[in-house]
Amino acid sequence: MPVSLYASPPGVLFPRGSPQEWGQAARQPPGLLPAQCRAFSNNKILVELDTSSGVATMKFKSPPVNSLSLDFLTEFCISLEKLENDRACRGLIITSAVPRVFSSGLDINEMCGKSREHYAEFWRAVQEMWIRLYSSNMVTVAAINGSSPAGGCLIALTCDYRIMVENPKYIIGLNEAQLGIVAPFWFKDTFVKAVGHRVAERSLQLGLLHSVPEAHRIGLVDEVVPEEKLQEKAAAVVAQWLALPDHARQLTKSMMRKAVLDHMLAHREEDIQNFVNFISKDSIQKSLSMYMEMLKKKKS
Ligand SMILES: CC/C=C\CCC/C=C/C(=O)SCCNC(=O)CCNC(=O)[C@H](O)C(C)(C)COP(=O)(O)OP(=O)(O)OC[C@H]1O[C@@H](n2cnc3c(N)ncnc32)[C@H](O)[C@@H]1OP(=O)(O)O
Repeated sequence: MPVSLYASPPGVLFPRGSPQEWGQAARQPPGLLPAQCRAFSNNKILVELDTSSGVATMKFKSPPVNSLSLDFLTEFCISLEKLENDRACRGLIITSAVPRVFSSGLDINEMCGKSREHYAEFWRAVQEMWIRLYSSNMVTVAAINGSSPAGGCLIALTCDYRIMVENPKYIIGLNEAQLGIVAPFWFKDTFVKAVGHRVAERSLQLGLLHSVPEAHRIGLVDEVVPEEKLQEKAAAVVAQWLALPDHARQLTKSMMRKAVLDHMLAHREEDIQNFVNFISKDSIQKSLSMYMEMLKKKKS
């Protein structure tokens, strides 16, 4: 069921290069990795595939906070497509190589002071990322080793399973309302599927960022572990899910996610127009600028 890039309307995403060219320049020289390990890396994401287990680890490496810029999202989708098309890969662990942050969500700079065409291109890339991950045939586990607001939380929610590191400083949630913006229906649907309607309604209206124990209590994350156990736990979970016959697990996943995915695909263009109209409003631009100012002031 994964949606092929090539099936997308021409020119909508990934203007950069053919599949054969992806990541070639940055490929690891032979001999640096164990024989059963393949790696590819671009600027913002590192992927290592262990062909003996069939599990890839994707590490976000876009400091300072792994914000989801257009370039990041493009790399993310290309990496996903490469793995999806690789018969040696059946499972994916997504984690961060940046200390203390999994992902800070959508890059706010992509939503400020740009043209309507840019907003449309950016939003299409956000949609594409979600569609690919939500419809993936792979077992997907988010190994959340840092804070994960808004779009970062969406990536985690879109996976099959979420494991978060216990740390009193880490937060996770869909805090869009705090920025004066609105989580779109497919963010909301993904959230509701994980935590239920009542919890999602309260959390979304208040734009809550949950502590790790709270996130665990409401079902936003499935498990909490100490930092040093995260990798081991994520590998164990993927192995458990991969022990089932692929076709049975994949068809079940597809059945469980079909309604939400179909709804989004049916309203994709309308959703882009809605985003462009909303984000172009002066009042929304002002809210986002004030939020960025607040982030910078917090540091000083
Ligand atoms: C109709 C539909 C309409 C709209 C839908 C839109 C949906 C939007 C979804 C989103 O994802 S919006 C983004 C929401 N994200 C946030 O609110 C997170 C903000 N960031 C933080 O809370 C923190 O940065 C942190 C992730 C907790 C990390 O804290 P830390 O103290 O480690 O870093 P610091 O805050 O100092 O940030 C470093 C640096 O990075 C800049 N930054 C942070 N987040 C973003 C971001 N999302 N986009 C762009 N830039 C970001 C921050 O300003 C600092 O920059 P500086 O060094 O130049 O000051």
